[in-house]
Amino acid sequence: MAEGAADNDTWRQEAVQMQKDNPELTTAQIAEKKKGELVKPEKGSGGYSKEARHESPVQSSVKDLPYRIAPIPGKGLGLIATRQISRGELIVEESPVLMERQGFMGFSQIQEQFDQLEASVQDQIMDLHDKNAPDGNGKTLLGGVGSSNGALCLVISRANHSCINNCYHGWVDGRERLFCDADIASGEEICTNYIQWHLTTDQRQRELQTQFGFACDCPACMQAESLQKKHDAIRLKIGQLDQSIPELYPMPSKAVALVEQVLSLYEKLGRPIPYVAEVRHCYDAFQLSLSERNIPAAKRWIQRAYAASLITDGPSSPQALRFERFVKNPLSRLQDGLCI
Ligand SMILES: C[S@@+](CC[C@H](N)C(=O)[O-])C[C@H]1O[C@@H](n2cnc3c(N)ncnc32)[C@H](O)[C@@H]1O
Repeated sequence: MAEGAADNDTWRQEAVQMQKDNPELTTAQIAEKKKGELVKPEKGSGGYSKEARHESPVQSSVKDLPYRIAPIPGKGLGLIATRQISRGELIVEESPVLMERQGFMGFSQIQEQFDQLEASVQDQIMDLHDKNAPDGNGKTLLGGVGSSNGALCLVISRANHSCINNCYHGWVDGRERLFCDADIASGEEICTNYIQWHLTTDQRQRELQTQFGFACDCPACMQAESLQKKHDAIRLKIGQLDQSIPELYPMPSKAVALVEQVLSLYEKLGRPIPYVAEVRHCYDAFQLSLSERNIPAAKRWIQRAYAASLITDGPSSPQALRFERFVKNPLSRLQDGLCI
């Protein structure tokens, strides 16, 4: 083995050990700690390099990160807020390290992409939770990735689930965004939602156990039985109304009334309306109002959908830009051909 490669290997083993001993540290923090110890990698050796560390797909500047990765009792690792995070803030946006290409990501394709990654990134992928190996023994690449579909982001993959989530995630233009959906206090866990909103406690427990292999003990699942029943009924009602809205498209005013009802029901669950729900429902109401030529109402709805889309998708996203056009001129939606 060439001398440089051996040095790299030692550095790599030390870095991996440091990550194991300090699971709360991000890769970038480890790189920071080991600054100065880095050696140049052999070309194609897949070893660590200072440059590669700082070009890691994980956000590299640790100072201002609003989260840190840390062990969470009973959940493996998770994301903890390093400061107060306000509703609407973008927590992290990242590119996937592995992703589906041309609609099919078979195992051999994942392995091929994996083999081309920096060793540090490979380590982070293999460090991810594998639901088939909960104690960490016998992990496989596919188990860490979770499925042979979709894409894998290193930070957002660490977000655990809560049925009363304070953040949410989504794909925009090949990158994944994690945004704050309800104010998060410093030190609080940042949790997203893996499943549908419209399920009762029992249904959610079954789904999380079957799909993800854990029993959820989030505040929504642990609340007193009377409140749980009340909230289960609200969630079911949200689901029913959601389904009924399209059935009422021929009667736009009635459909808009249902949109208003759904939005107010979300607030009865003790948290603000999820931004994604706001985008979808307000855009529906915009189109319904437009179909009745109720322009003042259409303007109000599209302004609301636009404001929420700035959070879910970001200001330069195709969706936000399209909504911005409708805010300026609601009737331009008719020129596109209104179809509800
Ligand atoms: C996408 S990973 C989240 C990060 C993971 N905790 C880790 O250490 O890499 C999903 C896995 O995390 C665990 N998990 C997520 N939310 C949880 C929760 N609320 N309670 C217990 N385990 C949870 C489950 O094992 C689940 O299959």
